[in-house]
Amino acid sequence: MDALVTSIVDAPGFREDAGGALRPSRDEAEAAVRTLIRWAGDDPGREGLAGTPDRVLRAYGEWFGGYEEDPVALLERTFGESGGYDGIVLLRDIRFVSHCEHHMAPVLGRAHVAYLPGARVVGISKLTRIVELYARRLQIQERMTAQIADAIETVLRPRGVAVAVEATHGCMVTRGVHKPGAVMVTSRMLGAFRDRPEIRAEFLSAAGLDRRETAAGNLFG
Ligand SMILES: Nc1nc2c(ncn2[C@@H]2O[C@H](COP(=O)(O)OP(=O)(O)OP(=O)(O)O)[C@@H](O)[C@H]2O)c(=O)[nH]1
Ligand SMILES: [Zn+2]
Repeated sequence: MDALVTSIVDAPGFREDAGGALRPSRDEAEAAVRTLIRWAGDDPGREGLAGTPDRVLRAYGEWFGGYEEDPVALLERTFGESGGYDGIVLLRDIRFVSHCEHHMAPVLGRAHVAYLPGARVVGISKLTRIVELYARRLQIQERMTAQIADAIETVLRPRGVAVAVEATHGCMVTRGVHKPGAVMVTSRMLGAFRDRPEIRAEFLSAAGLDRRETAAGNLFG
């Protein structure tokens, strides 16, 4: 494994690197949920809340399952030959749910992921899996965008990678500044998408990012 690949595998966010702390037991985690219920002002012993710590932990398993997955293993299963195809491969409108690392509030969005194949192409579902892998962690949108692009660049070695993410942050809708219409847009362009304006323009057009009516809009409604 070369240094670049190692840096992705070891990137902060993997469970074993999370401050070096041992993962708490299930009992400890359930007790923490009961503490938060008491902090909210309710009684964790009442009937309706009795099963809640268990449910919350199962929900966390879904929301934060991305720490367990290995982006390199996921993307390494390529088809090999691109069959002479040398255009942009774009998968747009990949819906995701993430959580902001500041408030642990949901972030709902869409990712558009493109690459310009080199020798190898990847099964198209793997582009959705790589989005999920990084979304299902505590994130900021900027880092998630960069991680998706960097993982594809490092493993596939394509001629270019473009990732754009549009998302609505629950922490800005349901609390704080209360701004339901605000959509955060981030992108990372590598290789041909960074160096060649016409390739970048083709990506933005194919992803619908140059037309407001096809842009994601506010996913919290
Ligand atoms: N850049 C960036 N900021 C984010 C993201 N998700 C949430 N935030 C912001 O993180 C910031 C945290 O700010 P703090 O001042 O520490 O926390 P706060 O007092 O709860 O902030 P308010 O949300 O302004 O009430 C807020 O401005 C959020 O809007 C993200 O993905 N990227
Ligand atoms: Zn937040």
